[in-house]
Amino acid sequence: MAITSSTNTIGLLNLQKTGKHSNMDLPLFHSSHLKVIRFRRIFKCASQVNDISVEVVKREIDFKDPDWKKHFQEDFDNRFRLPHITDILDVKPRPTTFSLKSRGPLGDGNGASMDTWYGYVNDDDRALLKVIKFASPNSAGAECIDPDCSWVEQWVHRAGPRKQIYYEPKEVKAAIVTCGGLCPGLNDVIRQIVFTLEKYGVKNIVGIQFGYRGFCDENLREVPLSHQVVQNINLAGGSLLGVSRGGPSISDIVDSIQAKAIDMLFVLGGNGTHAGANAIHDECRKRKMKVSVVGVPKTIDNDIQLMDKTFGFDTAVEEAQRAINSAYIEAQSAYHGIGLVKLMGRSSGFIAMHASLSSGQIDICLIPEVPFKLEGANGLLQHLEHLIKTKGKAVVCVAEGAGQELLQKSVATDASGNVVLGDIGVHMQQQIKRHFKNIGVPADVKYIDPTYMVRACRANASDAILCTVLGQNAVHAAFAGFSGITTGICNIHYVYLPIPEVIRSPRCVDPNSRMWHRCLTSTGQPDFH
Ligand SMILES: Nc1ncnc2c1ncn2[C@@H]1O[C@H](COP(=O)(O)OP(=O)(O)OP(=O)(O)O)[C@@H](O)[C@H]1O
Ligand SMILES: O=P(O)(O)OC[C@H]1O[C@](O)(CO)[C@@H](O)[C@@H]1O
Ligand SMILES: [Mg+2]
Repeated sequence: MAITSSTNTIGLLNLQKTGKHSNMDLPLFHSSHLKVIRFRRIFKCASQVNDISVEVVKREIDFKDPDWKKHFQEDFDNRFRLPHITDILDVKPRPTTFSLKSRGPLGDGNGASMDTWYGYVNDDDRALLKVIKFASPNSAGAECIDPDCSWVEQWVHRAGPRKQIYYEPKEVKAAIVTCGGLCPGLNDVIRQIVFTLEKYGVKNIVGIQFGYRGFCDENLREVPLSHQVVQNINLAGGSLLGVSRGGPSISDIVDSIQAKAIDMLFVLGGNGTHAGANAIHDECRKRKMKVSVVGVPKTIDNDIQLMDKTFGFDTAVEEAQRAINSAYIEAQSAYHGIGLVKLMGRSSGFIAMHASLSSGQIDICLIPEVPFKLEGANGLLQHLEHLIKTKGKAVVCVAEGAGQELLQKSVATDASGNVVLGDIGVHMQQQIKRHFKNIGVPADVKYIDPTYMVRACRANASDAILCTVLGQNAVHAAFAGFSGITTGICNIHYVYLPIPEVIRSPRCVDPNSRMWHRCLTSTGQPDFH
């Protein structure tokens, strides 16, 4: 399945020169006149992504124009404008029923009035998206718009409760669906969505079972949700509602939304799920349905654009420590021990990089964004030989999407269209064993694959807080009348973003970033090419 949507955009200059995705965001300085190019691109952050593609209108910037910054900002504001149900329907707002000062809905004479509670977010409140002023395009990780790397303010919409809402809570039917793979914190988000909906006064809340599949499978009934049902679900990992990949067509899903009379749909999932959510939003608009579709990004891979992090990532990194520590102990205790750990990360190496950094026990960290070779001079096997000779042991951490070019290319896809990756962990284990055998040096290789253990667990404290805020903000967004948007954290502020902006491509580790450099400093590994 592919989703296509149109937005106005001006690309950023990303001077990343390393890695195989260097053709992603090419420099845009152009002294030619303002010109609009319409193009379609299939994003390839790393080697294996499914077929999410977004059609963007890319405007080249004439930096000789004294007003180029103004034009850039106008375009930026258009891109990040939040779609609203009043774009297509004539709906009048009403005072909110959400207040922390009153026991009941505002205006029922039971508590404070809106005038005395300053807990609302103004629609014109903004958070700053980019906070570093890079002095030069050659600064580590620099993202520049123009050749001088000028700083241009880029503002996005602040998340939170609004004074005016666009739904009558007593009449609302809200639904929650969780799609894709598991992620620590799914239950925390479900729980907070239910709590917050009830705080507004919503009584009719249901869960859709097993992802998008639950919309159209007669055997999968809606699950009634309430404070009582969700009270303790955060104590366990997984999803109360179940997850799945693949599923019905967008039009069938929207038929089902119509038949079930759902007014608000909360969609928890990764980039694929968000592509689906955006397509559902588009279809609802086409049919002039008053439905708010709001996403909450879920992925341990942390591969959603623009956000500081996604929920589940911290927990996955923490959980990965246990596997790394075991690999270290095994390597340390064996004669010429080599511990090898494979972690998730289909397109992005964030889990591997952060787990390596935090453990401090890793000698080699391999991520999809940085190609490596095994054989020959400067190859990884040669470096392992060196580590065994000098330290007597080595610990390697590899992301599942790393080194895919070393494996036989797979044409198989999962139910959602994601390419089924080759097993780089098993391949490396075999190659390392073969190599040491060939050179006549004993090596005791211990391979650990904790893949599902790092994501089937309960959220840690920091993720639990993130889930709480995101779940609450998702409900505030729906009541505020937004649709086709998602919630996130940017520079430690909570924001709403239009879905196409966050799924244009998977977010990747920048091999020119300070974080990757820190990781290299910590492991001490050389380049393997
Ligand atoms: N381009 C798309 N358009 C519409 N729906 C999509 C698209 N890609 C995926 N989906 C649907 O979204 C759901 C989840 O997609 P996917 O399996 O890719 O997981 P994900 O949301 O990316 O999460 P994860 O991080 O676990 O991979 C599936 O039901 C799939 O059919
Ligand atoms: O085995 P499953 O359930 O398809 O999930 C595996 C995928 O889930 C992720 O963690 C998130 O997309 C990927 O890193 C990984 O490829
Ligand atoms: Mg995905």
